[in-house]
Amino acid sequence: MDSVYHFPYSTPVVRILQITDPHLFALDNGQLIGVNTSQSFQAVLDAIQQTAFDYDFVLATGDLVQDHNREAYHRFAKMVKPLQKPIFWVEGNHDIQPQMRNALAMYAQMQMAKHILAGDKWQIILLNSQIHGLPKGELAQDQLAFLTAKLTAYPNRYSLVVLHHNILPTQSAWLDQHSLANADELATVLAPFQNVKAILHGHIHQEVDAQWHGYRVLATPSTCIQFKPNCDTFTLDAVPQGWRELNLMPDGSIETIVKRLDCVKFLPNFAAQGY
Ligand SMILES: Nc1ncnc2c1ncn2[C@@H]1O[C@@H]2COP(=O)(O)O[C@H]2[C@H]1O
Ligand SMILES: [Fe+2]
Repeated sequence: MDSVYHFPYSTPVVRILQITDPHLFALDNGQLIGVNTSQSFQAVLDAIQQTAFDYDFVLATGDLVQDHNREAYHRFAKMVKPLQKPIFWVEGNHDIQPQMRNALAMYAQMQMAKHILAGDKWQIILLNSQIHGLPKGELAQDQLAFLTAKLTAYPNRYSLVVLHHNILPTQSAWLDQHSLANADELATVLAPFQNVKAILHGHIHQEVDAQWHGYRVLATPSTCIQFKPNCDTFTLDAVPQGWRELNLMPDGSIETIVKRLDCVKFLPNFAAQGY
């Protein structure tokens, strides 16, 4: 299992930037339903750099690429370089190993650790919810064991759990079939612990801030196409691409906001039935 990343300073507030589901292609002109995902991702990165938010590190919550091509991971790593902060990542259903790990490992900025000790008060646990070849997710026994081990080892730290797949339904039947299949098992694993504050994910290409078994569940817009909530058949949304800022506070609370591009420059082909 990958090693722990221990931030070498004591910070009262842990500041995190989340980017998710960029769905990049190896080729410059790669498009997902009419959106050039490289261009929309670049617009998001440019907008992030124009904000005043000074984050400590970045969480990239999966589906970094769309075309299963290792060159697309190189594209990702090169594009995020100007952020100049450590980038942690989890696998999405579209990601592919070992190409992902091997490509990202070539960049010092890209972190392989799946456990972050941040400041004195928080830990962040990153889980792989991918089932090879399927859109839906599952936390395998080794991932649940890893989660249990970290929660047990650091009972005095507040915990943020990070994965790609959604726990709660989006009320869109087409998308909800691709949720985390063993959310009940996750709830059972978390139940004995008092220190879990939130679960952060991507995958559903929409913003969520909800409660599940007493945990805050946060989801974040994609940097490319957006899915419209509460639609039983595949439906795209016209809202702009976005990202999330999080402040993990010393009292265990989380202050967070989703930000979006201030333009609707990257509109998908609304006639598409899926991908
Ligand atoms: N029309 C559709 N019906 C059901 N699933 C779809 C459809 N189009 C795409 N998908 C899958 O749904 C997934 C949702 O987000 P992903 O980007 O992970 O990848 C998507 C596809 O694997
Ligand atoms: Fe996904």
